[in-house]
Amino acid sequence: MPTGSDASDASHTSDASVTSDVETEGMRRALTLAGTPGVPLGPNPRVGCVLVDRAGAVIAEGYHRGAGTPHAEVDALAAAGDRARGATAVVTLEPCDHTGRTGPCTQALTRAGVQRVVYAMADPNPVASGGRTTLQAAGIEVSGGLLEQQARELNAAWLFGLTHGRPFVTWKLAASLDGRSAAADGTSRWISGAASRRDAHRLRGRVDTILVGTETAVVDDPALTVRDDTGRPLEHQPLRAVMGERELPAGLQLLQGAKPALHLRTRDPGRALAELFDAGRRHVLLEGGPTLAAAFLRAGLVDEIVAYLAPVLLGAGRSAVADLGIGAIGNALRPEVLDATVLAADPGEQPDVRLIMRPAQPPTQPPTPRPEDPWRPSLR
Ligand SMILES: NC(=O)C1=CN([C@@H]2O[C@H](COP(=O)(O)OP(=O)(O)OC[C@H]3O[C@@H](n4cnc5c(N)ncnc54)[C@H](OP(=O)(O)O)[C@@H]3O)[C@@H](O)[C@H]2O)C=CC1
Ligand SMILES: Nc1c(N[C@@H]2O[C@H](COP(=O)(O)O)[C@@H](O)[C@H]2O)[nH]c(=O)[nH]c1=O
Repeated sequence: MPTGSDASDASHTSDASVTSDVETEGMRRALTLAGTPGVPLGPNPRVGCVLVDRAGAVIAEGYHRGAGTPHAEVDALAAAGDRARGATAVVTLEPCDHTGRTGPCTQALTRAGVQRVVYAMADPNPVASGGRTTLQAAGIEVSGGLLEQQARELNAAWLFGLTHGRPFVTWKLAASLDGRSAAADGTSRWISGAASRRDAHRLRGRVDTILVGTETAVVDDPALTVRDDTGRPLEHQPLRAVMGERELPAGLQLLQGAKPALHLRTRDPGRALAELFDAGRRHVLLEGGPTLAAAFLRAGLVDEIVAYLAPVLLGAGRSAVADLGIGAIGNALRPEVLDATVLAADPGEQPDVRLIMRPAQPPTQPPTPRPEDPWRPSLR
């Protein structure tokens, strides 16, 4: 049966038009599996897989749990055992065709007797691509492009890394109404309200690295952990990183615990990102301070800005961003606003405004639609 209208984002690939409602449902489930919370982010894409039998019943499910663990297809095949024979594998990424830490998924699918493979997005990674051709050569029916856009959004940071060879950078800041990030004495906790800070923790939960400058590390002594709404740290934590050349005092919170922060002893944003990329990092949350943020902006290495603007006046203190070398209003940076939300305030507090922005694109490029999920990095 042809797909229903809400699979329309697959319509641009001709072979997706023959997928069934069962497969579309299976793909939705595979996308959910791929996005299972707690899967450590890093150098690998998020992938989910659902095996369905000829009658349309789900046989088994699987998903990838990060570098070094079985791929989603292999995970699902292991759960299915012999029942995989004759099945359709619905998978969010074109099955890989290379021997990495695990064998090629194309071989695993062929060996298991899978008859049909439906995938969402082609694998753009030159090392792993070619799965479609290999599967077809083995006599397996293959269809690609089903719910492709959702799969791309799920792996936006990974895709960005493949194209740009560096992690995606989100700069997050909390600023007062008069554009300040700290009071005159350097104190800054808190400018934004409790609702904004909970929101910021959800943002932290979507990245694989949180980065601050050495001055913030010393002045604030931050924890830089992802905490739930009750303040409890989550099980899986992003890497914490501090950037700057000075020695850090040993007593800092960031240097305690089983996984102390990585100290990037450089002032060069490009070099810091290269080191993080080599370490498998794909999405960096730059949490300031104003000096480090300015360095990244000047280097053109900020891809997204999340600003919490609070109805607070300081009148003095650190500007939200240090000098950008802009001398005249005509040269101002004017990021494009993707989302503006008034965050409902907790009792006794005033609401903040959250702006999600990205640096302006050259006028020749068409605007990218606003992402359904505001925390997914938008592809450029
Ligand atoms: N409201 C908010 O959202 C936030 C507020 N804050 C507040 O900001 C203040 C600290 O901010 P700020 O003083 O700007 O410090 P930063 O945290 O930006 O750290 C600045 C230091 O980083 C190092 N560094 C690394 N790369 C560069 C570079 N390319 N250029 C210059 N320096 C670099 C330098 O130290 P080194 O000598 O080690 O190389 C520099 O002194 C605090 O008061 C803090 O409370 C901080 C974060 C967020
Ligand atoms: N002042 C300020 C923020 N500051 C950022 O949060 C860090 C503290 O993190 P943690 O110790 O984990 O709670 C601090 O070092 C700085 O990077 N964040 C906000 O959402 N709102 C605020 O008003």
